[in-house]
Amino acid sequence: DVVTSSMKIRRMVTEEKNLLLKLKSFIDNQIESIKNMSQFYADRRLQLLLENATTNMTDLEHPNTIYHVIKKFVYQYGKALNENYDFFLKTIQKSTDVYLSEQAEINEASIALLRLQIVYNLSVADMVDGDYLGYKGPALTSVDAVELGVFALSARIVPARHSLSPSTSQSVSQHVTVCLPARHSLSPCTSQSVSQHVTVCLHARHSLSPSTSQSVSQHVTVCLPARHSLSPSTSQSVSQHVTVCLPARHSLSPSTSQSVSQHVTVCLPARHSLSPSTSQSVSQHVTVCLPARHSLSPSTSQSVSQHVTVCLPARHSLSPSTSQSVSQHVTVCLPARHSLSPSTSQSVSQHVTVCLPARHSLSPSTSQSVSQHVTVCLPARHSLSPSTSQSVSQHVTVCLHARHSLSPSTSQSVSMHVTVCLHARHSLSPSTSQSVSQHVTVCLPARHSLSPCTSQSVSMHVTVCLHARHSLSPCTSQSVSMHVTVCLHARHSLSPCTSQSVSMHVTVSKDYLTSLDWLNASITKHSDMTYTQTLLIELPTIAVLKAVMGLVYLRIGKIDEAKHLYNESKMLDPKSFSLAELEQQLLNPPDVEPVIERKLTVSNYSRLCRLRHQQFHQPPNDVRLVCRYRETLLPYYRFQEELLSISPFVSLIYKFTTDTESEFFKSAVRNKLKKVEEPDSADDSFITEARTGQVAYVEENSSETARRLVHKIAHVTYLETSFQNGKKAVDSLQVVNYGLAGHFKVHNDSALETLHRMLTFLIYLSDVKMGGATVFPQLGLSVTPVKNMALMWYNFNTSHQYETMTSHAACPVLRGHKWILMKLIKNQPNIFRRRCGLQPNVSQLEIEEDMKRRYRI
Ligand SMILES: O=C(O)CCC(=O)C(=O)O
Ligand SMILES: [Fe+2]
Repeated sequence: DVVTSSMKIRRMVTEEKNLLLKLKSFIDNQIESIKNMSQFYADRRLQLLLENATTNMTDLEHPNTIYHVIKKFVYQYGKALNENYDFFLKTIQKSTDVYLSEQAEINEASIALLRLQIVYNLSVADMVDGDYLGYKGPALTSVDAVELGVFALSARIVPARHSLSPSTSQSVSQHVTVCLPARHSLSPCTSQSVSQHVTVCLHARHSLSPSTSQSVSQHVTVCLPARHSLSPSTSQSVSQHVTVCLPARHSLSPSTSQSVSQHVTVCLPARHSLSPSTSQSVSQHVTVCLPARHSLSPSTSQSVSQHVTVCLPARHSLSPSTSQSVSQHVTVCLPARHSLSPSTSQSVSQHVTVCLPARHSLSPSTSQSVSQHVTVCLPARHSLSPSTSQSVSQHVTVCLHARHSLSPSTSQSVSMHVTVCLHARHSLSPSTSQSVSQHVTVCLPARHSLSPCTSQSVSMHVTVCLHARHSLSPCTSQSVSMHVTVCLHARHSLSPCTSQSVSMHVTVSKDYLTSLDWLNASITKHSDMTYTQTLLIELPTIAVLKAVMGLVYLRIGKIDEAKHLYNESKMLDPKSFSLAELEQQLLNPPDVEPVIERKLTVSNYSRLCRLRHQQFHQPPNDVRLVCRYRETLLPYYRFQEELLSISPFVSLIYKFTTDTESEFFKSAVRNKLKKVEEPDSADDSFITEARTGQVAYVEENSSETARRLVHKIAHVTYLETSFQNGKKAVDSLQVVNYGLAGHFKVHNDSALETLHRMLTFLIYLSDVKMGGATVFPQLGLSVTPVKNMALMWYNFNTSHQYETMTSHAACPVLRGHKWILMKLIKNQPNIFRRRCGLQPNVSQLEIEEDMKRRYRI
């Protein structure tokens, strides 16, 4: 027995020794592999590694796979990764055709997945199952879902917000793009966040009743220009804005149209010594806007036209033809008036006599005609009661002074006026009146330098006021009020902290609903976890998940749900950390934040990104949209061109480059690519979200291929492509590489008029396996990248005005990667080469022949 036992023990020891030896050699092997990463990857160990981590791994292009790879490396091979980072990136890139950005860590990978979810409108369930629009890949685990849920809670992702109609988008973006930056030289990032904000805000307007639209548009027309001594160019853009915006709205009632247009005609030019051409476009606007009017009585016509004829030209040396069209307009416009009461006439005329001359040192005769004008016009519009008239006159007297520095008593009388006046016009409830008056008291002084608390009360006012008048939803009210806060600040060079709160509001909308979706998915998946997966990360218990969901519910004001989850969580594990936090927050609930109902509102941008092939969101109905040959100076060069939009001009040219040329540009920059820095907010620590990709520049004179390409672009655009500033050519060729979820959100290439990029010429250097379209939300246009194809569009119209309709975006890459090459062609050497037409809005097609001819000379 002893012998047998000792034999048994010996055998076991030997076995154990063998096992230990095996284990040692395995460990040695691993150490060797990690020491020599090239060996490690060369024998496809990476693939094995991945296959162990997930099931049903098809390839490394699937977003879920990449997410797993990154997690794996960050959690398990962090050290090895640090030492061999470059090699890791190159291997992934080479063997899988997938490019990961250098900072590709879990946060970025999470942002990438959430961005894909948002833009492509994917459901959490589909993503967890690995189904990306029919493209199947590995499933996500419960842990992945928790991570994404928690990440969504603090996501810095711009959600696809609302679906504005094209005309609304146009006026919104025109207004914001042109007006705000123009006024105060906002930094690009501020402009961007403001414009984002406004896009959200005005959406609210879109479903407004006609009367609301009226008052909003009236506000914009009247208020914005009035505030500061605008520079001539700003005035011009404001008036342009008005020309475009107002007609785009709803059918304004005649009286609203009248007052708005009257204001614009008389006020704007008067205040700022507009250039003749601006005056002309203002008057044109009015001529176009106010068609459906009645006939004036002869005496009204006469005095009105006298006024305009005398008044405007006197002040601004309008050209005779402008004077004529303005006076014609007024002759037509102001027919349906009533007779003024004597007292109204008097107070109105008093005002004008005093105010206007004071501002602009009018000549006596001008003053007289202005006062005549006002005598006729103003009272007629509102059949004011005597007391209202009085306050109106008071108001005006005071108001104009007020623009510069109001004394407290002035503010008070102004606010009295507004209280009475608005009340009279809109039968406001007492509380609304009160807030209106509060508003004015605050608002006017505010124009110069608002303290934070003033901003706050202004925004409060607007919230209350608009809400009261038009039963706005809470979240609309909130965005409107935020808008005001932002706008007013924006005019005065935002402080970093304001910028930050603006951008937080706009871009850091914490995505509570998405977060709840992911947390729910995690609970559903929880039981599927394998033992190895639970080893990778400490798995939160269901008790913790429920407590976290409770915290999210509290943030969106759903206290009952939060309590319910608290009870459930407590039953499962009364000691969890998140539970204690939830308990505390239930006693002292946090501020409720707005919920973005993404599923109900898919933006045009999102819709266009989801289109599988190059196409229009709405079918085009312009018969001029054809395929044609585009000829160049060189007889043997003839390109197939497809016109996508006539005004603004957008077209495609197939096979613009050869495969060899495209490959040349990619390899020319491979070691020079740098992550683009286009921060979303003033806080530099934020990860850039506006544009994610890598960029490098190729000098035109650096190679024969580059020189030839730039020449070819000149020949098909009939434009000068090499703008020399001194000896240096401005704007070299730009090569951009986008990896998974790489994108560029909606923007204009001449985001500021000062950038002067007349035309964008973009060449696709690669196909994209899935996603990555270039889309024009306002034109309803989606272009699927095709290798060697060029896409071009103008950023200025044929009147050399800044074109906002060609705002565009690069949709996130869903699979594979995307390479483009861009040449931005400047206005400066082309301002005379691209002639303007005889009509203000001639199309590019109409001036094209002339451009071609001139280029040959
Ligand atoms: O990548 C694209 O499709 C568009 C890029 C773009 O608009 C830009 O870089 O300005
Ligand atoms: Fe662009």
